[in-house]
Amino acid sequence: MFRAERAIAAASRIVVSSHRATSSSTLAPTRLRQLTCRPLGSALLPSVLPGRSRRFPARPPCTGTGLRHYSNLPSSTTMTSHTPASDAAPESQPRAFALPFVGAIDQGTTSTRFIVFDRAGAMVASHHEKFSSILPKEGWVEHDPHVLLDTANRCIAACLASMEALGFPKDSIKAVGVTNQRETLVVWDRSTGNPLCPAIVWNDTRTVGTVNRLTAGANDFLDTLSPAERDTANAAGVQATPRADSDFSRRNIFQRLCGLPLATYFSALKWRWLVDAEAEPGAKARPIADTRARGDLCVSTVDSWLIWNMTGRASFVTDVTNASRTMLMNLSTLKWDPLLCRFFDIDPACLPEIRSSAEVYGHFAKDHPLAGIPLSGCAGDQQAALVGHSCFADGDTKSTYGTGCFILSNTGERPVFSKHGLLTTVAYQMGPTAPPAYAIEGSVACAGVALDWLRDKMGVVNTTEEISTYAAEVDTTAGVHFVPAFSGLFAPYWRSDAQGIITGLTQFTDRRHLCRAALEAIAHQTCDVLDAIQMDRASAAGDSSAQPDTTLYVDGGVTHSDFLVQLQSDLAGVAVERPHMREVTALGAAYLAGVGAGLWPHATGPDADQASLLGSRQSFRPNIAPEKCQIMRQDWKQAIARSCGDQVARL
Ligand SMILES: Nc1ncnc2c1ncn2[C@@H]1O[C@H](COP(=O)(O)OP(=O)(O)O)[C@@H](O)[C@H]1O
Ligand SMILES: O=P(O)(O)OC[C@H](O)CO
Repeated sequence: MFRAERAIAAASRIVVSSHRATSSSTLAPTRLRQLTCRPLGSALLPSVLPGRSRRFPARPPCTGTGLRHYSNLPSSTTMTSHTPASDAAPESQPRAFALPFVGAIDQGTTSTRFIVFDRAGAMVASHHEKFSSILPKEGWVEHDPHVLLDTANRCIAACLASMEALGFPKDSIKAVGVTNQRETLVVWDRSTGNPLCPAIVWNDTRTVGTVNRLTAGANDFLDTLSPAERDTANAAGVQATPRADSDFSRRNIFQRLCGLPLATYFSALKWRWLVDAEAEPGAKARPIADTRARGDLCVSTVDSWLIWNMTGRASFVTDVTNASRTMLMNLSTLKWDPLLCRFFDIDPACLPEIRSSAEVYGHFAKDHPLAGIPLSGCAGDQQAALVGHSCFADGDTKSTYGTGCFILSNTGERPVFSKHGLLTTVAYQMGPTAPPAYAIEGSVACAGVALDWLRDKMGVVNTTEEISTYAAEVDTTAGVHFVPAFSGLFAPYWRSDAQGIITGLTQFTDRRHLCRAALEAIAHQTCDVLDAIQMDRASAAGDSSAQPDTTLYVDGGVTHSDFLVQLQSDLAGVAVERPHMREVTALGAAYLAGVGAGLWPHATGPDADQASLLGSRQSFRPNIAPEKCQIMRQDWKQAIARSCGDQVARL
């Protein structure tokens, strides 16, 4: 059944009052339509919390425009106050918010957000701040860990100011969740609290040499294992790979342990690069080795860095979803894996404790504006988006289009190991005793970043919005193909040697063709991953004729482009559903925080529909001749082959 139909079926069980689900009337069909056209997430929490609904008594009536009170904020050129209602269709009556509120810190690759949601999933206040990546050398991408923390704290302060202006005290927030750019490595000294180097960002490719060296040495490493260790490794499915195997197969040597191939993308490779760089004979200082020797070394991802600081350095934790992106966590035990830690030369004592995605990790420190409030939800941003879309059933698939593009498909309580270039990852774990849910993922390194490049580096357009406008002015790219392999190609190709290319240029080409080619590249890359998902699902089911999923749930900055979303539906041949409320990642983190703090239970099975976080969605259906689509897909694969320097036949 399409999700929209399920939502309507579910909505008939939802209790509502005005725009919020607070009274106990069951919706008649006409009201159902009203409900599904509402601007913000609505079907979320009241339905799983019957009887706990309560309106905040001292709150002044507030309308959409009533939320635009950000005048007390400190000025900053990079801060942007987001008006929740600006994403929304006009409202016909004053908005009421349902307590309790839950906050979500969304620390992404290009910006940080803090959003406060009410219990029904409506945005109460929101603030975001953009920041710049540091690009010191070709292929290097860094962030200042202090900037990640400071932007989060400033966004929190700004939201609290907005809430106060609306008459909501900060303690109407009962829990806060953290979601973050994944894989990005942060290394710091627990005694000083200072980072020992810039954060190495997920799309940094400095580790190409490290990947090649470790791949070449992996079999030799396995030879060093004791017989008992070798038995354990073999039982887990790790075996020496024949030299004649393909490069990718040899890089996938630890797939059965951690679900990931050796690639520049993952945190452990970044860690190993740092260790090796310090061990170079010419290295002037060895802060990491020195801090490690003192027992003060903390090595982790952005979630840990934020939580550690916000809890007053009390909690050094990460969650299973973030840990599953490091290459150090065992997917079955959900613990740091001794073999992987040895392979990457990391002492597990430097790593955080791995916890579920929904539990209390600690409380905001006394001197923090949110002092005393629990931090009780955590997930990598792509997993949080999966939760935000309520992709709780096996087969539910979402794609988030931001800097990169990340397609995750829920596989239930069973990890599926891809034969087609996808990653296996933990999707979420809804509490310390809950079973983990797994997903297969196709990560595409370059999506929105290609549009930003056209705007900022090439000057082809002044705004990313213009890209869609120009693209829509032509019916085809006139033979132009743009493969934005700025960090090599990730899923499903995993070719670090792939190069960014634009092919098919003629005197006829103008920027409209280039803009269209950039958007087509994003949609094609997503289709490449969807094809891989389909092949993996078919082989897992032992049925090559298994039908593809019929709906793709999408979000992220690039989905502001209707053109892109329609193109995605056309090329993938599936319905694409885009929520009106775009902050799906933050909503997922807020949901986890509520579950972790015991504000509401995680609803599964038939109740999952009632827990749907997002009320209204816009549906895009395929509208292209299949033959045309097939030709476009073939042409794209040729472009990929050129980018990799391969023959088309190899694909
Ligand atoms: N109207 C638009 N059309 C196409 N792309 C857009 C539009 N608005 C924003 N984007 C792109 O969305 C990306 C940012 O999305 P976001 O989800 O905030 O990314 P991230 O989480 O990676 O920081 C940028 O690359 C930006 O160019
Ligand atoms: O911050 P985003 O949205 O670019 O997401 C980055 C991913 O988590 C990288 O794996």
